[in-house]
Amino acid sequence: MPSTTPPPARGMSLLNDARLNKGTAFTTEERRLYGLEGLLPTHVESLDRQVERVQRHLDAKPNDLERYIYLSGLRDQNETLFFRVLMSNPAKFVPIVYAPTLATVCKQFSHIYRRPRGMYISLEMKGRIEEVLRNWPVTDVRAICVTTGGRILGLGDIGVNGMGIPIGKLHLYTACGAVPPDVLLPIQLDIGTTNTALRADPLYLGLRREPPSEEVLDEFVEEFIQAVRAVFPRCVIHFEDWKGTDAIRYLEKYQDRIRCYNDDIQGTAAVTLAGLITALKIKGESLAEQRILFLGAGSSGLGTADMLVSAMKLEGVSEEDAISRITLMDVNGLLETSRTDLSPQQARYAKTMPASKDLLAMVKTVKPTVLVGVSTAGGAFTQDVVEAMSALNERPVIFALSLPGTNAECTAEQAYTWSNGRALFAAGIQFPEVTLNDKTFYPGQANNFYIFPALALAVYATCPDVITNEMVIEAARALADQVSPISQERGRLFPPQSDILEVSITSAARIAEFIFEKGAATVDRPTDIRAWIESLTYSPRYAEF
Ligand SMILES: O=C([O-])CC(=O)C(=O)O
Ligand SMILES: [Mg+2]
Repeated sequence: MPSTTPPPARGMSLLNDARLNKGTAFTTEERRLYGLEGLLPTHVESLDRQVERVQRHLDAKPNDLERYIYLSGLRDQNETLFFRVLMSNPAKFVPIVYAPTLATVCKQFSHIYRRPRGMYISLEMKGRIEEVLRNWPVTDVRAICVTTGGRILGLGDIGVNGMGIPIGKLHLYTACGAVPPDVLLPIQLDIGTTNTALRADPLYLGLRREPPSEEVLDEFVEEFIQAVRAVFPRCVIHFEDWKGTDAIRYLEKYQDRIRCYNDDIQGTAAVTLAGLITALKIKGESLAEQRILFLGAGSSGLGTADMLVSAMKLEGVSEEDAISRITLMDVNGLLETSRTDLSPQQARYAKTMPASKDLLAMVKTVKPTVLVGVSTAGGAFTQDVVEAMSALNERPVIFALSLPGTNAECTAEQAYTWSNGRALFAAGIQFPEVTLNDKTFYPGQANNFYIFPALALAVYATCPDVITNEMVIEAARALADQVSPISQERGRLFPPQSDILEVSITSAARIAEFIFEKGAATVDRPTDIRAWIESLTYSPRYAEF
C-alpha cells in the first residue's frame, strides 16, 4: 500500500526539499492539499516523462563534465528523479557520475562547485568532531565514505577536491546496490594538502596548509572514528583514496576493531580476484598454480597481493608458498631483499633476486601467468611485454588497472592485438569492444564498483561488528559466479554493467548468507535472505502523500 502520510513540508519548502520533491509529478490533489497550486506548470507528468526531459537536457550538453554538473543539480532538486535516471541505464550513467568523468570532476572540484553535499571535517575542528557530526540532519547514518583526498584515483594528492570521490562512490551505493540514499554520508577530512598548485589557487576550497605529522593525523583520525561510533553507532566506515601508507595503516589499525573497510585495498583486490577466478575457469586452472607479477606495489597492489595469498590459503596452499608465487615491482624496481626502502607490508614479498627495474626482463625471469598493473604508469605494458607474456602463456592474463584511463598500463586494443587475441584482459576503465580478424573481444572493467555496492548492501542489512577479509573474498566469489558460461566462452571476465543492480543484489544475498553463517550478523536471520535483502532496497519511486 502506498503511504498516504502528509509530507512534512508545504508549498515552496516542499518543492525545495529534494527528498520529497516531485516537481511536475505532484498530482492535482496533492497540489491542492499542500499549497502547491500556482507554483507549478499545469500539466501533471509521470516520473517516466520527467526522465525523458532529463535525457533531452543531457543529450544537449557538450561533454560529460557538463552532464555531471547538470545531474548534481538535479540531485539537489529532485532525488527520486536523479536516481531514477541513473538506475534506468547504469551502463550509460555510471561513466558520468563515476569513473571516468569523476577524474575530471575532482581535478576541477573547487571550480565547478555549486552547493555543499556531505560533510567537511577539518583539522581545525580537532577536539570537537562529535559536536560537528551532530550537525548532520540524519540521525541513523548507516554508511560513511571518507577520504582525505591524499591519493585520488591516479591524480595524487588533491586535498578537498577529492570530495567528488566519496560523493560518487555513495551515488553508486544507491544506483548499483539500491542502498537507500538518506542513510549515506560522504565525508572529506580536510587535513591540508601537499599540492602547492592547489593551495595557490584562489578558488581552492580547502585548508591551505601541509598535512600534519603522522602522529597528529593518527589522533585526528582516532577522534573521528570514535565520534562516528558515538553519533552513528550502526554505521560502516568506508575508507577511500587516502595516501597509500595512511590507507594501509588505518585498515590494519581498525579492521578488527570497528565496522570498516578500505575500497582501494579490499574492493580493488576483490574485483581483481573475481576477474582472475573467471579467467582461471576459462583456462581450466587453479589459483594455486599461478605466478603473478604486479607492476605497482602501493595500497592497491599490496591489498590485491594479500587477498590472493588469503584466497590461495583457502585452496590449501601454505602462506610461504602463496607469497613465493607473487612478485611485485614498483617505481624503484623489483621488491627484493637488498632494498632498504620497503615498508613491512612490501618486505613480506621481497625476493632473494638481483635488483631490476626492467619489466620485460622480469617477465622473462619470473614467467608469470598473470600480469597486473596498478602502477599509474600509462603504457608500461609495451608490445614487448605483452608479446613476452603471450610467448609464455596460451592465454596470458593481463590486467591494466590504473586510473584514470590514460594511466592504463596498456589499452584493450593493444592487449588483444599484441597477443593475437589470446589475452584475457581487464582494465580499470571500460574500453570499447575490439574486433580483430572478424572476431570481437569484450574487455572487462575490473572496477571496484562490482564489489563495494554489494558489500555495502550486505553490511547495511546484517550490520556485522567487523568486516573480515573472508567476507570480501566471498564478495569476489559471488561476483565471479555470475559470469555465465556463454560469457566466459566469449572471454568476458565480469557480468555486463547493464545488469549491475541485479548482480549486486545477488552478491549481497550471498555475502549476507555468509555473514549469518559465520555468526557475525547482529540482526536475526530471516528465512528467505534474498527476499529480505530485496525488501530493504531502495527503488526510485515517488511517495504518495
Ligand atoms: O574510483 C575508481 O574508479 C577506482 C578506485 O577506487 C580508485 O582508482 O581509487
Ligand atoms: Mg579509490
